[in-house]
Amino acid sequence: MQPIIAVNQLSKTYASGFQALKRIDLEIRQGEIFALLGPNGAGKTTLISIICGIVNPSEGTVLADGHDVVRDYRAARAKIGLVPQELTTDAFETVWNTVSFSRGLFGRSANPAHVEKVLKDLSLWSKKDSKLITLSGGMKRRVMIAKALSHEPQILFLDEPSAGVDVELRRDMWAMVRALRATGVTIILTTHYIEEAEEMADRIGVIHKGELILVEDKAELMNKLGRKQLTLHLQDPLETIPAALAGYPLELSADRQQLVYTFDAQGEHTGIDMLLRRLGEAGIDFKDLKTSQSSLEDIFVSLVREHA
Ligand SMILES: Nc1ncnc2c1ncn2[C@@H]1O[C@H](COP(=O)(O)OP(=O)(O)OP(=O)(O)O)[C@@H](O)[C@H]1O
Repeated sequence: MQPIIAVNQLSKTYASGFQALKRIDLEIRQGEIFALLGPNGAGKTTLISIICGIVNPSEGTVLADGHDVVRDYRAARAKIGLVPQELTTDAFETVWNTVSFSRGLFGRSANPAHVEKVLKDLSLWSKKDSKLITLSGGMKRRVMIAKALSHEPQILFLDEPSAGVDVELRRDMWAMVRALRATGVTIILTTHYIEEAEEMADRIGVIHKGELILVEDKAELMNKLGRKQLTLHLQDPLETIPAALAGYPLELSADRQQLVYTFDAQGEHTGIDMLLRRLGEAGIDFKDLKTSQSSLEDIFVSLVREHA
């Protein structure tokens, strides 16, 4: 199947001479939730601004549903809804007019039933006649999402959707994202919040200093790079790790009550059986044990460190 977005050898150098993107290649599949992760200044907003036709690329091309975002701007843009980081709305307009007008900007004929559905889905219906200036920050944010959905886009970009958002809005937003995906809409979000990518995304791209250093299925990424830990709660505290266990990747917790053993989640031999035998030989008893898997956060931190 043709990718819904195809980014080919995309570079961006700003007028200041700063190179924000370096030869990015990326294909987004229709109907997936793709999370673009990266530290501050990595180039996330630049990349999505180019795809949305707001910033011009220096080199390379982007196709959105087959339309070149520069040469065929209108057709490409009509496919895309963008929820930007910053609120850009006319403060004195009503919610209803803002969202309806936005639909018209994309050349779509009026469709009050669609606007009504969007406003209801975002719990904005009771505010439809309110002027934006009278709304809370969270409500304004909901309006931004409603605007982005007004023209029934096939691709939805959410730039840092959780920044400054309360729990309720975040929950509504993710429910909405899942419902949209179920109708075939492709969703691309940028985030610093790794838990968000971990919870929501099908695939993850990591961008660092303008380079896309990794694109991977979330589950595969966590499997491949994930490490597991076995934590043993000791019967009696240990002063130090005995010499007989020196060769093992073991750490003693600060309270000396726990031994933590780190092993490769994909490895054929975890080494746990041998470790437990050695512990027995050394006379170390434990009362409980548990295993845990490293989070996406651990993986991300080590990836970015590798490319520092
Ligand atoms: N108009 C501009 N002129 C010059 N440099 C810019 C411009 N816009 C962005 N940059 C620089 O490009 C780099 C990438 O910025 P960008 O906003 O794409 O990063 P980001 O990953 O979205 O960061 P954040 O997470 O902080 O939003 C930054 O170093 C930024 O200072």
